Amino acid sequence: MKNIRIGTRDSQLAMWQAEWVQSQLTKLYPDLNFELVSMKTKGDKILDVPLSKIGDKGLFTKELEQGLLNDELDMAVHSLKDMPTLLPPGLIISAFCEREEPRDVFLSKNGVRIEDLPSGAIIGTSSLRRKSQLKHYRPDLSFMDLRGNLQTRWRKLQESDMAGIVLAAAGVKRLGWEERITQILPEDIMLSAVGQGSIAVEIDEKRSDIAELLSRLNHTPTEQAVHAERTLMRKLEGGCQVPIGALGQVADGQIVLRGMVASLDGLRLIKAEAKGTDPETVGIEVADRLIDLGAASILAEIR
Ligand SMILES: NCc1[nH]cc(CCC(=O)O)c1CC(=O)O
Repeated sequence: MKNIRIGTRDSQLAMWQAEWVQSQLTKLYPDLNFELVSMKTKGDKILDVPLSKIGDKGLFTKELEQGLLNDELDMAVHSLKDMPTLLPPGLIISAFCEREEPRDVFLSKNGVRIEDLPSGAIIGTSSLRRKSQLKHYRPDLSFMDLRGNLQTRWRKLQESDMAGIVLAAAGVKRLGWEERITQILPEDIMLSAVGQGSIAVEIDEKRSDIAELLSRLNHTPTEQAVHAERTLMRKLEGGCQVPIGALGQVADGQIVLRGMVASLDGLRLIKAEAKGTDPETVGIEVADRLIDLGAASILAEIR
């Protein structure tokens, strides 16, 4: 029986996602054997520095990509959100799996909603996107850097005087933590990260055999939405280390894309929106509108 190697990081969320891909492929192709190969990435090893300070592209992906290029892996499963908008030469995303809930959620220690927190309450997050938007919404809150996998972040919340943490709904749901959610943050307050909620499967572009297997895992509306989001991100030259949010929603072949850029202090926050049928055009249109409204100077200050 032919053996196909699926690369993944070894965090609980990454393993859940890779096992999900493995089980989907096993159902579709019962005559093939799908093996999980787990690896640690630089992002898993450096845990005491906010991602925005490490400033490296592909922190969570590079080791797996090396595996693809060295023929140690046949495919690599990632959270799309963790993938740079430009991939290393020779690699492609072969499947964008159907997106889970894309929004962020608030996990509060005592079940207090974000609008009801007292002034000065501490929120745990290292994400510039989350911090900037929350500062804009509640300038009276405080923040504490918080990194590590989801288990670590939940444990730190319990052990500290933080009032709550903000996480992606998708990861929280995949770990079965729904009952820990205090509230889903509406996208008007907290626009999610580019690609959030979608699992991407990356391959060597020469492996048409693997691409054929994966074509059945691709979800076209998700692909269109995230294509528009990633086009916007590329045009603004943002990585996951800048306060940019974007959410594409597809209905009847129309893509509605919303984008957001904010300053680190949350004082300036710009939003723009466009709709259309071509993801690239829509992505560029929203990026251009954001630039017209001052996004370039906000981003230049941050870099
Ligand atoms: N930055 C880490 C990361 N990468 C993807 C997810 C969630 C899963 C997803 O977006 O598909 C998370 C955790 C989080 O931000 O709460």
